[in-house]
Amino acid sequence: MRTVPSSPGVQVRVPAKVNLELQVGPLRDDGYHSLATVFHAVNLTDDVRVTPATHWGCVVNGPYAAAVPTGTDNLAVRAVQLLGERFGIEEMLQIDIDKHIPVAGGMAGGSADAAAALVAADALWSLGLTRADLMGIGAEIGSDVPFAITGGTALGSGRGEVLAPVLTQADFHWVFALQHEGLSTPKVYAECDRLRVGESVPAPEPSGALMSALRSGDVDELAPHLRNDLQDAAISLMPRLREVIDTGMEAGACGAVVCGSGPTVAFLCASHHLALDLMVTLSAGKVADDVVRAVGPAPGAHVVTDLHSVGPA
Ligand SMILES: C[C@@](CO)(OP(=O)(O)O)[C@H](O)COP(=O)(O)OP(=O)(O)OC[C@H]1O[C@@H](n2ccc(N)nc2=O)[C@H](O)[C@@H]1O
Ligand SMILES: Nc1ncnc2c1ncn2[C@@H]1O[C@H](COP(=O)(O)OP(=O)(O)O)[C@@H](O)[C@H]1O
Repeated sequence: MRTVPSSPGVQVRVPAKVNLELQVGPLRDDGYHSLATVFHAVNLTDDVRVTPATHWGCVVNGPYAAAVPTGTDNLAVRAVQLLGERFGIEEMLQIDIDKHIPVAGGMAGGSADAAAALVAADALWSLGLTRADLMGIGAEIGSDVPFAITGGTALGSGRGEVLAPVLTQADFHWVFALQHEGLSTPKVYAECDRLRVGESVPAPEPSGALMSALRSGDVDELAPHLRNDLQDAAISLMPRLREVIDTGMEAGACGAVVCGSGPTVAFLCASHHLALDLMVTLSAGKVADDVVRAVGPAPGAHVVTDLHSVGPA
């Protein structure tokens, strides 16, 4: 059940993501890795509401609330404070987050909340910014924030913040095997570097075969092209992920890939019914702390109610 309070304000819904492909290139001078990635948004969502207030506040509800900071280290708070500073707005906001995206799970939940907060504050403050403007500000908060604004399926380059849409024909059915314990994104990148030390790392190039599978919408064509260069690093830091992947594949998933920096594992399924069967098998196998189902592609951050504009004529 969604628990965001019904106070005046703007509420935005925002999706989680899985990287269908994550090619990690060399470490750049600025501490980031150059990427070629295919982001895919799924309908596992957080809701973020911003409301005018007399002081800054952040309240997080939902199953993952306990793991989320509520001060200025919350990415949604940082994002709207940055937006306010940029446009000289002094109004303070209450930010209510209904958190359903796993925390530190590789599904970009924090980035999603930052994206949602930017879209909501833009509407509340009637700034009229374009999506490109918001994505530019979002990229200052984190590399994954721009994609949470666009949603759908998109090719990411640079450090992940430069996006181009990718055509997809079908809805894809996913099952996600979640772990209570998270993995830190910088630690997983560092482990990837450690595992590749001494190797020459080529510039990342998106895979034509993956693009063509997405265009065709054929699940069986897509499955063998799921790829994540951070997967070995995530497994190295959390070895039980290997068993999670093996269990899901033996239970009939078409394909499996660790989400971003992990530890969530995404399983691609041939149908809604096979996704339900896989959920049952994974839950019974006790290899994951929780199992959820979702469909992609899903839309990016969008306003779901705008009570700000409702009032006496
Ligand atoms: C791995 C990915 C794949 O989409 O997602 P998550 O698993 O975190 O969701 C992303 O690259 C995470 O993006 P995001 O979580 O926004 O990371 P940022 O805040 O920009 O960066 C956090 C840290 O991750 C490392 N980093 C991030 C992006 C990148 N291209 N190269 C990096 O090396 C750097 O150490 C950086 O200081
Ligand atoms: N709104 C938020 N939701 C989740 N995590 C947040 C948020 N704001 C800040 N964080 C911090 O960001 C870290 C990474 O969170 P998250 O984006 O969920 O993970 P990932 O990068 O693996 O996708 C968390 O451990 C948490 O401390």
